[in-house]
Amino acid sequence: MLKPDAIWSVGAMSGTSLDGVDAALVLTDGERIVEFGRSAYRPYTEAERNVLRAALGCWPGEDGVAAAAEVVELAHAEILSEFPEAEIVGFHGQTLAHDPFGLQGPRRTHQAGDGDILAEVLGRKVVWDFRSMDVEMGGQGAPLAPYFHFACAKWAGLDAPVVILNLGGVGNVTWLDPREPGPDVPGAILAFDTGPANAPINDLMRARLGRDCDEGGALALGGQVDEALLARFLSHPYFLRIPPKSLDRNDFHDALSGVEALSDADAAATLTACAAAAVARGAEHYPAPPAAIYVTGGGRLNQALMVALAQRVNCPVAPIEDIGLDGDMLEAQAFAYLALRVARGLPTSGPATTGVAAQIGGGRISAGE
Ligand SMILES: Nc1ncnc2c1ncn2[C@@H]1O[C@H](COP(=O)(O)OP(=O)(O)OP(=O)(O)O)[C@@H](O)[C@H]1O
Ligand SMILES: CC(=O)N[C@H]1[C@@H]2OC[C@@H](O2)[C@@H](O)[C@@H]1O[C@H](C)C(=O)O
Repeated sequence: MLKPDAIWSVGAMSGTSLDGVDAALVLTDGERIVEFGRSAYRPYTEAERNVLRAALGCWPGEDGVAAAAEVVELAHAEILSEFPEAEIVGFHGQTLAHDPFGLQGPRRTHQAGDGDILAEVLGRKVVWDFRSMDVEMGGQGAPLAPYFHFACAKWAGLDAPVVILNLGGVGNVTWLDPREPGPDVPGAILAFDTGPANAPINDLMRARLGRDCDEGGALALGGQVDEALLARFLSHPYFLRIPPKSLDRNDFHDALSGVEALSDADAAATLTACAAAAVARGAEHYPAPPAAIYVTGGGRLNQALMVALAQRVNCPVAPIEDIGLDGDMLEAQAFAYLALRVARGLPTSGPATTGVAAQIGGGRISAGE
């Protein structure tokens, strides 16, 4: 039996890895996940990827941003038109720049892609620009998946505190206690970005070997970790910051300098160790030890990263498929869920997830006719 007020929502995510757009359906009333639906992936072409890469770090109005927005809108229009059954669309867009601490100027975040255009093309309600209001209200604007992670833990019937770890371009964790009735209860949830994850590994692979990623972690598995570089990386002040806290894709670029001097395999092993060690460092902030860490995002397919992680934490580490969830589509599903929350006036973030002053439902709504 369907809950009468549950509807199909489709979410789309274009992540920091710049590989493509994921889209996925969720049947939800904005609180409970009733059912997960089908999903699709639309990779960016190499030419599109180059347009996006050229605009990384740019703010609205700067050179290259309009072209990047066009790429994002076109790819999303294509993939989202494959989901006519969805009553509402959650459109994250592509993060080009994110400066929630105001290190380069005003505190702000920038996701390319105009929801008004998409709503018109699709003829459906589109919820978008999920992060700006949170930043305006004093929050980090990220991570935003945690309220969805809480609903996933309920859906999976978990009954002990766990961590959901996303290993995308950047890493982020949600510590949550599913025994609490909702994510808004103090002590139910804590979230933050852990550090760089796949982005530096991908950048290395592209520069050295012309490949997109270290498939399976094969290169890193054959290398030696440069312990001095790892120790210097871990002395970055970000790790001492009390969460909530979030990162831009290239924030650790300088902290990883020195990798250029290493062999391909040693460089891959060292960057992989850095990503794992950053996650392990984050454990000092958890309110209580988790029963397990469930890993989502492409990094769960990197064996070197999974092994390095398991060696550094005190609990089992498993792919999120172990609790019945889809690690390739979790972020797209998150924005399907969050879209309906915004449309129904429910919060999408709060003090324990982004540090925003009070719970808010961030996101603009464009009504396509
Ligand atoms: N088989 C694999 N072996 C090794 N690494 C992989 C594999 N598959 C995916 N990855 C890594 O995962 C990345 C994609 O992960 P994902 O799609 O979760 O990132 P994203 O959503 O773009 O990033 P973010 O979550 O930071 O926004 C790839 O760029 C690659 O680095
Ligand atoms: C600003 C931004 O786009 N942040 C992303 C990025 O990718 C992973 C990590 O950094 C996370 O904070 C966030 O994405 C996920 C979907 C989130 O908001 O939960």
